[in-house]
Amino acid sequence: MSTPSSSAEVSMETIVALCKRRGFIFQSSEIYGGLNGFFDYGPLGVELKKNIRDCWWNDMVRRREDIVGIESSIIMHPKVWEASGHVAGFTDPLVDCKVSKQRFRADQLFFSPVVIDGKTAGYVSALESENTAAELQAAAETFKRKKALQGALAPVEPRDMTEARPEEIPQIPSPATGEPGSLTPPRAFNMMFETYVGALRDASAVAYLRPETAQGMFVDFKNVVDTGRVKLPFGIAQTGKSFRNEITPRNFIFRSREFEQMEMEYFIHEDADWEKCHKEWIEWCRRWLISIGLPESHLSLYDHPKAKLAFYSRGTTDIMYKYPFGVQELWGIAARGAYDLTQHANASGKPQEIFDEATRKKFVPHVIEPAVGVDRIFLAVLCSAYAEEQVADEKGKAETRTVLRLSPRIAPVKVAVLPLLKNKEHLVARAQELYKKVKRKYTAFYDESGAIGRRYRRQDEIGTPWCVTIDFDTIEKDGTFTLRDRDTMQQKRISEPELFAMLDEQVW
Ligand SMILES: Nc1ncnc2c1ncn2[C@@H]1O[C@H](COP(=O)(O)OP(=O)(O)OP(=O)(O)O)[C@@H](O)[C@H]1O
Repeated sequence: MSTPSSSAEVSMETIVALCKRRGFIFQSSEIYGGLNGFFDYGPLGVELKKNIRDCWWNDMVRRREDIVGIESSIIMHPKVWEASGHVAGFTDPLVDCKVSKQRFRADQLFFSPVVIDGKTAGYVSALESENTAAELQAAAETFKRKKALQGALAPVEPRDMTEARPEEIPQIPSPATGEPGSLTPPRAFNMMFETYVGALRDASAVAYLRPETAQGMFVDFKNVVDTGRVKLPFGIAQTGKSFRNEITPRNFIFRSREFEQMEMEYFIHEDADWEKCHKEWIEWCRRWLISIGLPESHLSLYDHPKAKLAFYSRGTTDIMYKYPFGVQELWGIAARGAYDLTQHANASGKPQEIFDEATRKKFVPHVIEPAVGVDRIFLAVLCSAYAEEQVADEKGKAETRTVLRLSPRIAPVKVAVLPLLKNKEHLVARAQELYKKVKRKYTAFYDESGAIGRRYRRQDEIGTPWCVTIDFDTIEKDGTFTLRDRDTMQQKRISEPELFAMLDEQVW
């Protein structure tokens, strides 16, 4: 009776419209025209986001013996960012289009020569997407047709702009205008936001909004070791805002300039089997994403090629998610050796070592770092949960229902409590009583307006897993209510203790 649409079919327009309509996400400063790369989370969005963060914190920190949490400051000593390499190297390659004044990231701007009968007839370009090669091929064919060129077109081999030779740059068309000649060579653009601390506005007062939360864990490493009774292997975790002046914020909250991270540094012995530990963390992260409802079929792994890794990095694997705009990085799991602690030890002059009782030696631990963005999980969760189904209404008439199949673990509202009729005092009183009781522990919503079917639909659209209806049988018979399941739309009678037992089991 229902035909769910798969998440791959959901467009970003649909998700953005739902977010605005139901109060998940708004544009930041919307009444002033918005600010590119910044977003506000509305009443439902803030609950969903908090639930994602809380699930991560509970599973990553509270339910484990070997991981502790911290909350470091957003603005840290500028030397932190010098030692970490961010001041010198936290850059993206920036390309300007002098005509349109648009800016692009060179590593996301692909180009290819159009080769006809072995000769270069011109160039085509495309912005990063899953189908770059296909897009360039189509552009090459259009180019040939427009210029009425004869001959066989050689297959395109996309390269990104960071690989362009200087003589090729003037020939690459700008994606903004379609014409060559306006793109500048790529230059390094530092993504950190600068500010000033204190009343002076000179170089000595410059500070940065953190571009990642990870450095907080490294800088506090010794404090935690000296006070926390931790023993290797152990982790330090934190969640919090990070800021990056992204050149091209896009794809809604996927790439924004202010976002939230959940990061954990897992410290291991210098002689430990880091590859095994790295693999275990990749699997832990993958399993965790599935536990909050992401479909396994949409997750994949990408191992960064050795040649592209930073010199200190031993290996990085990204968990990729199939978003409507392509397969993109969701969670990066990096094996960083002893690099970060060593950098801070050298820059601060304070050793960042641990004493090994077995060998009676001091050493700098190595680290495995799973780093993920809450907003990227939020978007993946919405895209995978969204479905439109053809169903029959109460009178048997076909209608479309929009449903968010969110896991009960993260759904913003767990239960909606509905009196069957709003003008029956005893129904309303019992519904209010139950609502207040549920609300002590779980997010609940009380709704008495409109036909019961309409009320169910409103809850379906925001992902509420269960609706409880108080009807005449509740009052006149055994006190049970109707429990309606969001996904199956099946209804059954349930008692109050059974309701709470079910919630305890499913919301963890
Ligand atoms: N601009 C952003 N907006 C939202 N989330 C982000 C952004 N940049 C990074 N993240 C999240 O933080 C995680 C860890 O950050 P990391 O520095 O490894 O990202 P990254 O490799 O620079 O990401 P990308 O290559 O997509 O820019 C990412 O996997 C992602 O989930």
